[in-house]
Amino acid sequence: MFEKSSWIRLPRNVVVGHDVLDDAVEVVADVHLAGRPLVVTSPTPKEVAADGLVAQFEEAGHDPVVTVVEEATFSSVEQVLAAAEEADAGFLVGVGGGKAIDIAKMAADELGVGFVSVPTAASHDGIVSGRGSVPEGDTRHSVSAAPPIAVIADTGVLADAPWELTTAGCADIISNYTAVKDWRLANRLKNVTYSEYSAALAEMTAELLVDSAGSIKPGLEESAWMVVKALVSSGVAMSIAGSSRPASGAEHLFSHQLDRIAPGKALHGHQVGVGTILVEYLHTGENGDWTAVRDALDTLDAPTTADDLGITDEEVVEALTHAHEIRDRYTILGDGISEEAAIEAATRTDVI
Ligand SMILES: NC(=O)C1=CN([C@@H]2O[C@H](COP(=O)(O)OP(=O)(O)OC[C@H]3O[C@@H](n4cnc5c(N)ncnc54)[C@H](O)[C@@H]3O)[C@@H](O)[C@H]2O)C=CC1
Ligand SMILES: O=C(CO)COP(=O)(O)O
Ligand SMILES: [Zn+2]
Repeated sequence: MFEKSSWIRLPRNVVVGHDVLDDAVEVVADVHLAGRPLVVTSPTPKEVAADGLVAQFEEAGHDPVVTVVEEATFSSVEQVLAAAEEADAGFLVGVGGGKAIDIAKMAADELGVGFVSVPTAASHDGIVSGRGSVPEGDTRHSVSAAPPIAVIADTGVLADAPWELTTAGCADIISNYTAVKDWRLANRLKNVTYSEYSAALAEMTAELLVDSAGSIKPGLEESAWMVVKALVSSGVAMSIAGSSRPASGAEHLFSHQLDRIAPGKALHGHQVGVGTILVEYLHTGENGDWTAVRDALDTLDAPTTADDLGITDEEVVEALTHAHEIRDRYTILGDGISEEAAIEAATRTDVI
């Protein structure tokens, strides 16, 4: 008897383009969000976009409130929950990079209220995903949360953001190659639930981005457009899967471990990009596709070495040998690779 069932939760309005931030009140009305907006943001995105958004809501008589978060932690989520309760917020608006958006997304899910995602950087594919990513002690949780009901991605704001944030987003997309390889492996070896549609979408997204790599340049709204479209597509792949599997494999475990070993040194996307070179090598060997991954990252101006990331060779080796400990997610790393194997992979690929 056929007993399968699944829910695919997706955003309703994805509004991307020039000056679309000015349409925020209209977008919110269109998805029938009501009550006081609580704007969740971090210091720079507050100045770049949230202050203007608040003024817009005020003008429209929405009586908005703002809370500023610094880190993607469960205590930040608690801070937002308290602010929402105090303000009796009707819906949440996350304005910023991946951390502010993740916190707002998880808090809105907990409160059972609507959530609007306003990325100020094309730096990560959590913009529309139904996941939150939170470190806690030795581990890192991939938390299920409702995806945003609406996304407002202003290409002017994204193109004006520091260029390295955009190259980080590109690398986060390129990591789909190894994430999907790990997912297929886990399905074959561990019977992990797998969706060919989601995997195909994640891979195609990476492929399209790499094909346009030569035309992705700093300061161009067309480039911000291409990258944010890819980030949306990758987030949709996660929503179809009901997990971050299509966009997060061993290369992400490597990055999450680096966040513990060398905190604050490099952006999430840049770390996963270097992780993708290493993990592609582990999957396909010396003559495998890791050179294509490295060349794509290089074309996009994203880091390809430990030096580029500002970390030491030892930190790379430590992160790679301990990556499998981050969470119970089967990947090419299995139950861990030896220090010799990690040094070999990192040396052969010129990461160290
Ligand atoms: N939930 C999900 O599915 C996913 C979550 N993530 C999470 O997202 C985070 C990484 O996102 P990032 O955006 O790289 O980190 P982030 O949120 O820390 O932002 C990086 C920096 O860019 C600044 N920034 C943002 N917009 C700016 C602008 N317009 N101008 C100047 N500065 C600006 C921020 O203030 C911050 O200092 C990680 O915690 C990662 O785990 C990443 C991918 C997917
Ligand atoms: O960063 C992600 C996808 O790009 C997802 O993060 P997790 O590895 O925490 O699921
Ligand atoms: Zn990522």
